[in-house]
Amino acid sequence: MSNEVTAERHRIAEVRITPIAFRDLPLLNTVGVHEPLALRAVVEVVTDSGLVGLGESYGDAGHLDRLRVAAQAITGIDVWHTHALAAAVHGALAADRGTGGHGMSGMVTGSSTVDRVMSPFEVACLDIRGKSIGRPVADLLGGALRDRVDYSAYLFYKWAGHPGAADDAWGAALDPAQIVAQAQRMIDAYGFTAIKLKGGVFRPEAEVEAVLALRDAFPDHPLRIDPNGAWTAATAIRVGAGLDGVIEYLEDPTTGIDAMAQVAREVSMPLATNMCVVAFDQVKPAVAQDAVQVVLSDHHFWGGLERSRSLAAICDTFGLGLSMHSNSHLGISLAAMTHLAAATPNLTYACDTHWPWKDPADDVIVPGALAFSGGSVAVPTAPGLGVELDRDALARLHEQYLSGGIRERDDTGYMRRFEPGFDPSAPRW
Ligand SMILES: O=C([O-])[C@@H](O)[C@@H](O)[C@H](O)[C@@H](O)C(=O)[O-]
Ligand SMILES: [Mg+2]
Repeated sequence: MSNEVTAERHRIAEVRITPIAFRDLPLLNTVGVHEPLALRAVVEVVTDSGLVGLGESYGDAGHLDRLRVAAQAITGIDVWHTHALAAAVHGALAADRGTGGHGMSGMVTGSSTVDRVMSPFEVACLDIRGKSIGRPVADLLGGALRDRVDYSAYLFYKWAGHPGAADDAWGAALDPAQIVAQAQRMIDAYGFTAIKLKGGVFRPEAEVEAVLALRDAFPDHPLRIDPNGAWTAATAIRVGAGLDGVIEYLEDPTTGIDAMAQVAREVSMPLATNMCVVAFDQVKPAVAQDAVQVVLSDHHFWGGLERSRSLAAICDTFGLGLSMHSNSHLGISLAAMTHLAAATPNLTYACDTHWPWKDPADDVIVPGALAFSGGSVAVPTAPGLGVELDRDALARLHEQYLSGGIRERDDTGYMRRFEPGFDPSAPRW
């Protein structure tokens, strides 16, 4: 009997990229307000063996162009060959000097263009690899260490509804009492056991008041606030003193590694970031200055799931904590985030997710594969990512993209329609 095993190769034969738009609510942040539609791109990688893998990414026009350029370059590559995939994407974008189209809406981002473009293709290849051997993606990342992944209640100040439209079901959240009510509603519906407040919208004192109100209402929930770099170092130090012993970490209170380091020296709680450490070359200077103590990973801009595991190992090496960042997203991303978090030993914080803010009817996956209970999502055990594309939904959300007319996320431009003098320049306070 021969020991020879012949593994079938699965080479990329075709890539489909579909821009979509899904309904979003008027969530406020330091650069403006969310528009009525959020953009994403759904990536389908098809192999010569007939397998299809899924990825999800930003939907801004500049990013879509880059995804299309990279898609041309990756045909013929074996889905098991991540290095070849990376080299092809790198080569395809070698002449690209553009900086826009990252889907972060004016928030500081020095993330790598190649890593952002690479990510959905790598996730799709992992989906195919899992399907080809009948194993979930978490198994390809070292194996799930937990059956369920915890997410946090991601609170936003928000208007009652989009201007000119009826109030939405969540209503206004513009003061501490309304923020507490929003938290209660979200926790009742999803069971979250940690809470994050998106700040940088009102005067810092008002936001501290909201966090203290949350502490009173939810004494056992770990709390965080994230003003996306809206404060000076001096303001951040003052806020840090006011929240001493109240929050588990303070996320991006100020902008840049130097200012974060200055704050870190003066406050008691860890500082977290998804703004000043968003690429591998930013880890060394941040560690050298002890500027951040927690990095929020995000496979969408760290180059995919395997690169995110490298980030996790680096964080472990340097004694940095690890959490997970989110932007507005749909189910393919939630599945990828859940597999990654399940297979990352040192991801000990509840991950961020914008999930509760989207309309449940707006998704591209067949319902049922992912569900929240007790604030967590069960890690899918079906082969690959464990989610299936709903082609009718994809067509509907693509049509919504075509008719919606939005081609770039622009929270500031949308805000200026209602407040023409709005100035998002950081630091705002
Ligand atoms: O959705 C938003 O408005 C958030 O502010 C998002 O753009 C941030 O990237 C993110 O959630 C964060 O943690 O900084
Ligand atoms: Mg953040």
